[in-house]
Amino acid sequence: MKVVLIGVGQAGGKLTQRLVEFDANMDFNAVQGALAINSAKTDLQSLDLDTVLVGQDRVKGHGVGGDNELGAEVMQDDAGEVMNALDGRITARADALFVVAGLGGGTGSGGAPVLIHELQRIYEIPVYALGVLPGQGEGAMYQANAGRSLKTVIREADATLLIDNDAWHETGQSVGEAFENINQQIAQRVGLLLASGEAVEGVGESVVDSSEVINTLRSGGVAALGYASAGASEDSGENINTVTSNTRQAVLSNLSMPKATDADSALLVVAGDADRIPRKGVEKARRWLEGETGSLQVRGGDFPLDSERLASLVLLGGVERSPRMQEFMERAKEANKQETREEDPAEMFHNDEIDDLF
Ligand SMILES: Nc1nc2c(ncn2[C@@H]2O[C@H](COP(=O)(O)OP(=O)(O)OP(=O)(O)O)[C@@H](O)[C@H]2O)c(=O)[nH]1
Repeated sequence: MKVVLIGVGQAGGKLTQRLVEFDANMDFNAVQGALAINSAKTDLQSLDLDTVLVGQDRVKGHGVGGDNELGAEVMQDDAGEVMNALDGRITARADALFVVAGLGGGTGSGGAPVLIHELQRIYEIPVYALGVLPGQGEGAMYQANAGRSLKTVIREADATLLIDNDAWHETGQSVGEAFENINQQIAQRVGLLLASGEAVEGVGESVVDSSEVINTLRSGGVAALGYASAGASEDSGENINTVTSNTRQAVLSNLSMPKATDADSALLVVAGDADRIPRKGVEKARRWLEGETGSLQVRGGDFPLDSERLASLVLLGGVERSPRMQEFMERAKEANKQETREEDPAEMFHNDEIDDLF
């Protein structure tokens, strides 16, 4: 799938950079263009991407400090400039656009939904969001921001691929190390998904086509991505269990939204040396996926790659009813209440449960 990536905010910019690097290192050529947008000048300077600074007249290049309403406003005010910067980058060869952002901050959280809305008005190709949810340990402001942003992003985007910052958190890591690790994992998984159907050596009937990705995301709402790989034998007949166990692991313990397995649609991509991919294993894994997700729309295909390992990449569409999503929305609602209280201390003086003195 040929895509153009637009990173908004700090996390959005860093992730976009990682995705561009992964695509280039693997020689996939799925990423046709990239742009990073931010209201903080220093965040943009550390990126090796073309950039647009928004909100300069309001925040003087210093960022919006976690205020996602301001993030939305500065994106709206400078939408013309952003669209001009994108003009010519989004060519007829692009199959889809991805707006990448951390949903818990200010610029990405507020700016991404506005940008998606603007892109939808102009471009006919699907506009997807790649959004990062704050981990449980992040403060109430992040949860509340992400809740509001997510609600709007889901409404505006054709589908929203979500990454939970707690998904691949290893104990003992600093926040910076953890982010770097998560970004690397996202780049590999999403990079492989985007490249599915691209850069393929030898096209066969079983090879996955990029339209399968678009069809899997057609159910809209929230999508999640899982991945697992293992060493494989040269004899495909010996790799049946490798494919089924990779697929199980990708969904059960390596999903970008842990436990979000109740899905409307699914796509299983088996990547590796075409001669090592066992047809029987792929069929078995697909059947397992149907049972696990409860979806009758389970697509599948191979991604031939020069590798001694086999990997299962699983894209699940329409997972918003999953307990994990409900858990997050509860957390965001709670944080929203807390935020309202924190924002306006005068509110407690309007409490009917406390009587006035006279
Ligand atoms: N996975 C990942 N998450 C990140 C990274 N940097 C920040 N985040 C998350 O993104 C959210 C904060 O968003 P940022 O992108 O830093 O903020 P911003 O959009 O630049 O907004 P302002 O700084 O308020 O202008 C938090 O929930 C962080 O946990 C990163 O490199 N990787």
